[in-house]
Amino acid sequence: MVDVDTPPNFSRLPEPFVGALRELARTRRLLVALDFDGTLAPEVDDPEAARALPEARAAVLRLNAMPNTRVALVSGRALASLIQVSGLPDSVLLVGSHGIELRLDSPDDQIGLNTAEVKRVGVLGDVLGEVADSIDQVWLEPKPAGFALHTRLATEHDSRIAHLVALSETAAELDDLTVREGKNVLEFSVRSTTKGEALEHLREYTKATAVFYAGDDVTDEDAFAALGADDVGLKSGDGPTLANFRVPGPIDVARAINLLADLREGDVHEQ
Ligand SMILES: O=P(O)(O)OC[C@H]1O[C@H](O[C@H]2O[C@H](CO)[C@@H](O)[C@H](O)[C@H]2O)[C@H](O)[C@@H](O)[C@@H]1O
Repeated sequence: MVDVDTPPNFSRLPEPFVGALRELARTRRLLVALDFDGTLAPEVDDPEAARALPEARAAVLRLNAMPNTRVALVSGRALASLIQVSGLPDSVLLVGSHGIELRLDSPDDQIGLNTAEVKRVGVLGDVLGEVADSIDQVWLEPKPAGFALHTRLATEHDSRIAHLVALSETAAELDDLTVREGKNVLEFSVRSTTKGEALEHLREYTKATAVFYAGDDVTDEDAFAALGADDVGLKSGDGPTLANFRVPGPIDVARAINLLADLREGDVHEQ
């Protein structure tokens, strides 16, 4: 049995956080919901090259194998991209495109845009394509209901210009777009959902009695806002947050979810 009082290599996690995890691990049905980029996976220049840290992946697999425990990834990525970079078993629940696409326990991942939406995605692609083509190191990532305009490798000046031009040109052509700002990325979608709504859906779907959520970006704040008194939110990295705990980055998130797995394993063994 795992010694839950002195787990190895977790000395850097603050005691109040460890206490909250200890309490959470005892819940009857646990949902562990995790953002991908910047949380499980360190940021890299090429989004398709991003991978969860091996320690994070191991913890996800451990938690996913436990009784009364579900793991979900909740990402801004298109579902197809999330499936590819995460490489996790089908039993891990997946939310893509900030809640627009879902892969639950049955093949349920077709978002089925209507004709008007398909047309809007086409117009959006034309407008943003021109912006990306006209500014150095700015590129467009297609998603089923929109696009991400990436500026990670552009200069600060070019990045600012890209954001301003993209916002004004898209607003001139299309009403009611959903626009989200992330890390070196501006996302445009013809459908509007948030990670908070996705988390509520997952909570209901899994009948979770408590939730752990970890995320690093502005869009994860909607998920933190959806947490209740029995849940635990963990912010990865800098920036304002509604999460009740914070760690510096993905390696510490991996430590945290390994500890959660240790604690829950101990609890399961004690039952
Ligand atoms: O919700 P997430 O899982 O955090 O996804 C958010 C966006 O992640 C990807 O872009 C970000 O990560 C890339 C790889 O580290 C990085 O190159 C880029 O600068 C970041 O913005 C992804 O490409 C986007 O589609 C996601 O929305």
